[in-house]
Amino acid sequence: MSTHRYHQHFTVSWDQLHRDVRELCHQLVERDFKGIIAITRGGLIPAALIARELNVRLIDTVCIKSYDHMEQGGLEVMKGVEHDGDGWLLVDDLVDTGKTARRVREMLPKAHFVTVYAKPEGRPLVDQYLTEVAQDCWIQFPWDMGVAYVEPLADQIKR
Ligand SMILES: O=P(O)(O)OC[C@H]1O[C@H](OP(=O)(O)OP(=O)(O)O)[C@H](O)[C@@H]1O
Ligand code: HPA
Ligand SMILES: [Mg+2]
Repeated sequence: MSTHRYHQHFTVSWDQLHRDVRELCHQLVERDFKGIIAITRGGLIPAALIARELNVRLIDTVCIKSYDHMEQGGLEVMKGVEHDGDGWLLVDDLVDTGKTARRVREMLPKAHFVTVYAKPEGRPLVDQYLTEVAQDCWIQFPWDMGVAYVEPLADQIKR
């Protein structure tokens, strides 16, 4: 699949991400989880923040790769877990086409699966998410960005 399915950008700052994850935690705090399983790599950061809020110290990973930047490739599972996810909280940063989520669901059918952001195609595959984003929108995460100089408007217009 190629980049032309994305026509908009939704830029998420560290601050915004932190606030969004904390808000998601309000919906999870009453539940008692055995531990958290992060889907690498994107799920690691929300998983760490959720672990802090819910006071969970047992954290495992499912290591999986499907995208090379905006290009979706074959799905490669590099590490799984040895149970069905019963009582565990499964975390990813987002669900897009749902390809990753579908595969992880097969591995961990009993886990409670949450993402911070969800696009319509993938949304039915997760139990909970915080914010819905359009299918043609690329979510730009803070770990993929840096602070850069921006030329003053007046100088841009002169060229
Ligand atoms: O719903 P899908 O279309 O499968 O896309 C969502 C997945 O894609 C991204 O991971 P990616 O494979 O880019 O790896 P990363 O987490 O290491 O960045 C994202 O973190 C999700 O895991
Ligand atoms: O919108 C996205 N943003 C970042 N990574 C992704 N992987 C799949 N979709 C996305
Ligand atoms: Mg990922």
